[in-house]
Amino acid sequence: MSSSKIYKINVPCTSANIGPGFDVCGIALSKSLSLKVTIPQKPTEEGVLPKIIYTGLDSDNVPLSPYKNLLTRVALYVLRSHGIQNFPSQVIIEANNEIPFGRGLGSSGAAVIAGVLLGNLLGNLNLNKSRLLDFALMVERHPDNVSAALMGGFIGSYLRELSPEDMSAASIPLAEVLPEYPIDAGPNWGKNPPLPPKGIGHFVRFGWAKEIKAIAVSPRFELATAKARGVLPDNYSKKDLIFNLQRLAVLTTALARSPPDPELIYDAMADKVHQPYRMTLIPGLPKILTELTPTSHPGLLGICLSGAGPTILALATHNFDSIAQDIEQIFKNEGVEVDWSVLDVDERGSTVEEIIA
Ligand SMILES: Nc1ncnc2c1ncn2[C@@H]1O[C@H](COP(=O)(O)OP(=O)(O)O)[C@@H](O)[C@H]1O
Ligand SMILES: N[C@@H](CCOP(=O)(O)O)C(=O)O
Repeated sequence: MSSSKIYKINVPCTSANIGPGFDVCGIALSKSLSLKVTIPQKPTEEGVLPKIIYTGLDSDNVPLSPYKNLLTRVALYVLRSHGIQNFPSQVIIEANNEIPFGRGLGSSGAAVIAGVLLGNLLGNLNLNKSRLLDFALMVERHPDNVSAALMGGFIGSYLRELSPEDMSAASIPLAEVLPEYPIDAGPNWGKNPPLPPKGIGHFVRFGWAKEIKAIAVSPRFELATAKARGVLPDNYSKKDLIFNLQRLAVLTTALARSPPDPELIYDAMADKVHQPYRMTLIPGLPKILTELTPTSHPGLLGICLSGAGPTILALATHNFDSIAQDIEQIFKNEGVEVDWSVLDVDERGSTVEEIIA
């Protein structure tokens, strides 16, 4: 093969919600999905689909056909909505994954962002971050994980109220954004999806006190985000809404203050919008949310479900191991094995770099 350009795409994992910020807040953390993408400058053969190679966590469970794999289907959505029918020929995508699937650490959000960045790269589209987010939101549809994965740091985000035309462009079913391509789909298969409306998602980066680290305790079972969203009610009481809004307003500033105030943060991380309804899906969650406090565990600032779960996120300034081990013990008493790690906030967000050989 003639000369190739090689790129590295790196996307961090994310913990969404942070207690009261359901579908609003997310933090990018120091585990990532990375792709090495080799693009031949003059392919020796036309129409050869990308070769996908996976290493790392959960790599045995990933489809390697570019028409079935989430990363490449998202990339193809970005390409096709720009009128580019298919992938360039003979591309090689080597993915290395550190983000466990279905544990509430934003693996699908990271895959979607990686896919959007891949489409942008393969199509030479030069989309800016706001436009990249529009494409990601057409797939993921809640902004907390994807905004934080793209931008890095501690992020708050909302979806704009769309005009009727934008609403109809944004309301196309996911099955049309990411169709089930037949394995032998040729370049002219199906109808190209429309471009998403502009500026669907808006975000702001909050401050983050440098001494705060995130302990992620992940049970060894998967909980699909779709299932954990399915148990949530459609309506909430005024009391519960006010409970969350009051805490969210305080939390976003309290986590930026150095030194952080555990008494203020602990209660500000309580939630009445998603965690109470997800208790039945995660054995041990009620105990974990009540038994570990800044008094019982000095260094602990607050504790919540990470994303849709089942991972528990504990924010702390010290005593990381003993906090993690006590959460592990509560899970063990419920017959659940876990893996845990102490993570830093990833301030860089997603990156795309050319690797010069
Ligand atoms: N790197 C990846 N490559 C391909 N598919 C992925 C990747 N990461 C996640 N997925 C898909 O997303 C699913 C998990 O999504 P989800 O239920 O939203 O959980 P999470 O909380 O990890 O985001 C996986 O089962 C897999 O189908
Ligand atoms: N706000 C969403 C976040 C889902 O995050 P994930 O990491 O579990 O995919 C929700 O709570 O449903």
